[in-house]
Amino acid sequence: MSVARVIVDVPSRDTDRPFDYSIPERLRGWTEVGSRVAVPFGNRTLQGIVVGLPDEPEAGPAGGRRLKELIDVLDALPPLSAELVELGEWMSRRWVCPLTVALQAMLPSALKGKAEKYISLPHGRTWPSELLLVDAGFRALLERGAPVKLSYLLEHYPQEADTIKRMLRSGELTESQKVEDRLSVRTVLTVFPRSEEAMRAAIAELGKRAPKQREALEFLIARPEPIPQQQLAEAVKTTIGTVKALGDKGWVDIRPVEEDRDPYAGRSFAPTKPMELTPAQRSAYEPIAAAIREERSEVFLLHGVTGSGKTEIYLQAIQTSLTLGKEAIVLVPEIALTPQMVERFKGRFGERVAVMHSRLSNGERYDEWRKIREGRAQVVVGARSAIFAPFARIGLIVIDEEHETTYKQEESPKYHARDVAAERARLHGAAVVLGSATPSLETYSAAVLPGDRDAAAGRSWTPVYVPLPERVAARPLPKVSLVDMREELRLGNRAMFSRALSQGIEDRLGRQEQIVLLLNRRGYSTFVMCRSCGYTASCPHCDIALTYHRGSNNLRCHYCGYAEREPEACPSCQSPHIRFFGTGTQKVEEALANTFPGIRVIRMDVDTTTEKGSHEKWLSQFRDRKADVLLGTQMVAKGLDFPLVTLVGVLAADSALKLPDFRSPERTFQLLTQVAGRAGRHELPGEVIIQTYEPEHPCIAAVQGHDYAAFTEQELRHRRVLGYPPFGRLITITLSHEQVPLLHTLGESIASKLRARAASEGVRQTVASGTGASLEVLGPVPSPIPRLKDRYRYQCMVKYRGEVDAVGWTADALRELAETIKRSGATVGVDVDPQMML
Ligand SMILES: Nc1ncnc2c1ncn2[C@@H]1O[C@H](COP(=O)(O)OP(=O)(O)OP(=O)(O)O)[C@@H](O)[C@H]1O
Ligand SMILES: [Zn+2]
Ligand SMILES: [Zn+2]
Repeated sequence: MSVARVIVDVPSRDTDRPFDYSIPERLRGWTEVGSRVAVPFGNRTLQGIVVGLPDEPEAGPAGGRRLKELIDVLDALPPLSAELVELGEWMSRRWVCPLTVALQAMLPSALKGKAEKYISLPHGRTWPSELLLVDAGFRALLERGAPVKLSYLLEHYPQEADTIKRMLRSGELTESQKVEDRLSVRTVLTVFPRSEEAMRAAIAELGKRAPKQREALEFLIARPEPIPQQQLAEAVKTTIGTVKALGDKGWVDIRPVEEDRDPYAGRSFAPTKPMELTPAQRSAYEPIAAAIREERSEVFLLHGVTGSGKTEIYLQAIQTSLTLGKEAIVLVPEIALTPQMVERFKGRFGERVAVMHSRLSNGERYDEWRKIREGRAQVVVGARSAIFAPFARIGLIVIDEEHETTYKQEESPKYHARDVAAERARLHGAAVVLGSATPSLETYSAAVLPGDRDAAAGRSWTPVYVPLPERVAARPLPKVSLVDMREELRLGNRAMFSRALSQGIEDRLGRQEQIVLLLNRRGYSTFVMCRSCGYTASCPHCDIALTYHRGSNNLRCHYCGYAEREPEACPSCQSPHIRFFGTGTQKVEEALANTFPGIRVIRMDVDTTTEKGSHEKWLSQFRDRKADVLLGTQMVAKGLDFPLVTLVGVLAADSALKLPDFRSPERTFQLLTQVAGRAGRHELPGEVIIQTYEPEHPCIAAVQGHDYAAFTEQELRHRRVLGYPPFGRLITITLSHEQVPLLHTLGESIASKLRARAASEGVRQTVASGTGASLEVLGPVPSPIPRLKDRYRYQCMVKYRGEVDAVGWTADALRELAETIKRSGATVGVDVDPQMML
């Protein structure tokens, strides 16, 4: 019997188990593990993914009964491989989410609907010889040039499944679909040559007339491949009219062919050659290359100060992988997916690079994804979800700026790309390189304290520590000075810029060098407050301060989109002294213009970069010296490499230090170190000026001394005592519902189930002190965001240490309470190893 085990695409806990279906004869050749299928479910038709092809259906309630049949297979090639299905199963255990949620996260969104698929010959390819093996009817269809509907193939050519799938995998055939997209697909009129005899006959018929037509035909005889009409005309130096004439006479076939949407089309990337590695780079590169060659799934922490040449090491390691016929995945933070970064990879590997980030349209994403699957790209550079790139032989995975929070997905599946990378690498025998100037404390402690049982708890990988302590060519790290803003005020300077920073800007303007200014806005406010009574405007649905938007002059909620007009008087005390507070980048821009007349400023923040391509526009203007200052939020801190930047200024360095998140100092240290690293990366020496209200804070002091080790040592000591990550680990369970009492009861049931489990397994219930396994449950308490979209939110926090399967226990507790939860109408979300405590 032919059975498909299917996970249906309903993201709930009670359908989170496989269901068995029988595979009808006609679909047998098309059904694989990873196939997307349509199945009957109750009285509905649902989509699902095949996760197994067992010999026999599972005995169980449905055991004796006849299985229902699969209705349809939705793609010619399964969009997921067996390896990705296995990875999804691991993710669903690791982050306590339904399997379908993990599997869907791996698919480009274009593949989520039920769009008709078409099979065709990719343009610009010769007729594959294997076509001769397939049924003549199918071949004739393809040769007529029209894409063939997959449903038609499924019905009429079930026996050709294997051949067609093999040709799709090797890129000899291509599978496509219409994608609802704001970018429409471009088509190109393409000339398809006929057989050589036919064209020779045409030449004979022409005789001495129309020499250009003859030349075009000869060109096609010499190079019998489809060619865009325009290109053919150019190749034989003639007009489109001449080429059209060939088509009109029926000597060649001319028809529109879909073109790949290429987000980087028309942009040329200057080719680069590998640089001679410095001795330090070489000793970092060697062990990585060895792991790739020996197919050892080893994880490396490449800890290199800013400008130490990490990227060049990535490039050469990728080359090593490609030389062995293997593929490479490079993850960079979303924010760093600027042309500068993409350029470095495209410049080295050209067409073999696919790029994936959230600013691509659905269609562009789908095209890049197909490029990978059909073997036309061997390197992908992308944001978090590029970790699921459908490669089959991965040799290397690079995660640049591995400490970045964007690698953690904040909605379900709440995975961390770093852990997924380690697991995927294990399945492929691939090396992983985690690169950073300021590694996360989790990765760092796992690398340098490998024997520490507490630090290693629950992590299946131990990174090899590879330091790069100096900049390339012994360029010095920039000098960092701190300015105490309280002192400035005491001396009567109320301006936004300290005297030192003003002087620094003045000097650079005089020397025609460039300046990067960072406004650390996290935790900084753009809210509206009444100066008379202290009233602040907050969202009536979410209990979150509303944010002021200058453009539209209104106040908006970032969570639910609620908007209201800016009030003219305080709603609470009627005072007119209600106003917009805090320093936004716009204010800094105004202050710059007032203080330094004629200064040219590029401002980069969420407001100026919403438009597609705006990032790139600003950065290339800055590079072309069309501005003196690049001013912005976090996005100016990462990955930029401009030779003329000799001054970096930081406004409000400590604004985020006090946020009630235990990682606040770590994040501040990382951000300031990153931005400081933008200065003096080339011949000109750099300087950094940090304005702060707390120069004595150890975090700020460590930035000044470029002292990662000192900062980390102290921070780790603190975390060890309190049982925070990396020594203890956390799970937050968030419940939401319209009614508080219900949340309270439900929260209590979850908490007491976990406490009872700990007691029955003899696990200590205080985490902060002592050694060995321990677990405690905090809460239920209102969440940091106590209400969202009119639903109240409560959370329980599980804190644990040592060898305790807290994740498994949490999953068990929720499974046992599934019925109660469902009846109550509450929603439950689990976040394993949460990154954002706010
Ligand atoms: N072996 C080398 N020889 C000469 N120049 C090099 C070499 N390796 C890197 N460089 C140059 O040194 C500069 C810094 O290198 P790179 O950008 O790779 O450093 P990085 O560690 O990735 O930086 P960051 O983490 O700060 O973004 C670049 O301009 C790069 O071209
Ligand atoms: Zn008031
Ligand atoms: Zn709201």
